[in-house]
Amino acid sequence: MTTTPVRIGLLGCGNVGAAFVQLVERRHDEIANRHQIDLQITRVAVRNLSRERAVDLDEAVLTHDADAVVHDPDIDLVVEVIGGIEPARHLTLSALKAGKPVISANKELLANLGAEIYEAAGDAGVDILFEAAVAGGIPLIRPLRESLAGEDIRRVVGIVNGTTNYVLSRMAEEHVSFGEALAEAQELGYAERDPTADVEGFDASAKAAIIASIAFGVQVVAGDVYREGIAELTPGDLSFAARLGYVVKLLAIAERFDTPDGAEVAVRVHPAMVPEHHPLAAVRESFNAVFVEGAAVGDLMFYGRGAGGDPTASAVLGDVIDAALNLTNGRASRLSRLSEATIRPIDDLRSEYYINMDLADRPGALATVAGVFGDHGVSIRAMEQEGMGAEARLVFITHGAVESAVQSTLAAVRDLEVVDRVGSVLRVVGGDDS
Ligand SMILES: NC(=O)C1=CN([C@@H]2O[C@H](COP(=O)(O)OP(=O)(O)OC[C@H]3O[C@@H](n4cnc5c(N)ncnc54)[C@H](OP(=O)(O)O)[C@@H]3O)[C@@H](O)[C@H]2O)C=CC1
Ligand SMILES: N[C@@H](CC=O)C(=O)O
Repeated sequence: MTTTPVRIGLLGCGNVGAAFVQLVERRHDEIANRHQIDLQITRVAVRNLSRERAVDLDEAVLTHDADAVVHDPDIDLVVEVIGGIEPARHLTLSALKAGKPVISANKELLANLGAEIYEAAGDAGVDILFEAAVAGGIPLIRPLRESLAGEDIRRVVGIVNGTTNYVLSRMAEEHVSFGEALAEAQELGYAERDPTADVEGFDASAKAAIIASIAFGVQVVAGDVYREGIAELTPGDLSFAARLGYVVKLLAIAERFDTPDGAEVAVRVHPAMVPEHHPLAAVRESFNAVFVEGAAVGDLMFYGRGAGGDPTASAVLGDVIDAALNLTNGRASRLSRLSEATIRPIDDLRSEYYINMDLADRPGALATVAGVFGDHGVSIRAMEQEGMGAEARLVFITHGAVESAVQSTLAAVRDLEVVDRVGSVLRVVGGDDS
């Protein structure tokens, strides 16, 4: 059997990089047999040469000079699993300009500077592939780019961050504290180097921007995404949601609307109450799931492990094989042209809302609050009172309402003397009216 050697320069050997090295070792012969390529991890760049690693690497392979790896004439293809903007940006651009395909798991880079990176790849006529950047091991980018290239995609809704899904599952199911659950997620290799990116929704926003760009063929950057994280959620919110028949999930939602002036795109990431019978409610721990709604294809669901070394390495390896085959055949897959997007702001979007508040123990308090909702055109679908007297806590679930109307309602309610405190406000997704 004749195989073509493909020499890989690996940038980063942490959770994903080390799992990738192990996976290539395990799958090498089978890949050679099936695809006639001989994958060789020739050089590996890391920050700290003396750090203990999950894989044994020859001293001659390991270096702290990532630029030298990219510019090494003996490297055919570059895998970037360092993360962050710099030095990942200049390393990626240098590799592409040198005519080397780049496989990236770096959603932060692609969601902020994707246009520059895609243009550099197009100019050089080489691949930039990034299946691992969104939803870990789940094949999502390639189906959106290729299988659904002709589809009119209307909406994508999903759980795209494994860390926060893990934390929310552990808090809701095992009553583990937020801090403990996050520490576990870090230990398991799910979290970003700075886990604030997960907890505050930045990681999910980056992924949502990439999804929206590919699904709708428009340029959406991380800053276009409305974002709320899970740090403000309390164990009480989760247990109260459960009592009402909901599960709290951090969702990424990308929607496309046709208007007389052209298409508008809305992309948001926020915690949401999902009815417990909805398939997203059953997505637990580090698993992710993404629903794609297309005009012709109808509904599709993608489900699998969204974080962790092995699943992510699997996505990286798939891209490596694709790029290696393209390289040996003198081809590259091109990203479709991305047009400018008109972003619809969160203020104009409709949702159902869950709102909890503490009322003063006064006659007519409830009627006063309900009157304010009515005055702002926000109608109440369900209302429950928990506790009595000074302990009374009121929970409202609204019918679908526009965000700006709900925010004005809340501002007016907060000013009422009969309201001691407005607590959590969560959007309800997957109900009859959303
Ligand atoms: N973990 C996951 O589940 C997933 C991660 N990703 C993405 O994959 C990428 C990597 O994630 P992960 O493996 O978890 O991160 P880690 O922090 O575990 O690994 C990062 C690696 O990059 C190396 N590195 C950092 N800076 C430099 C530098 N300047 N030059 C050379 N090497 C450098 C580090 O070196 P050293 O080891 O010496 O510190 C480390 O080996 C990120 O973009 C992340 O968002 C995507 C999907 C899932
Ligand atoms: N930190 C990320 C890793 C995968 O992208 C997550 O938790 O989803």
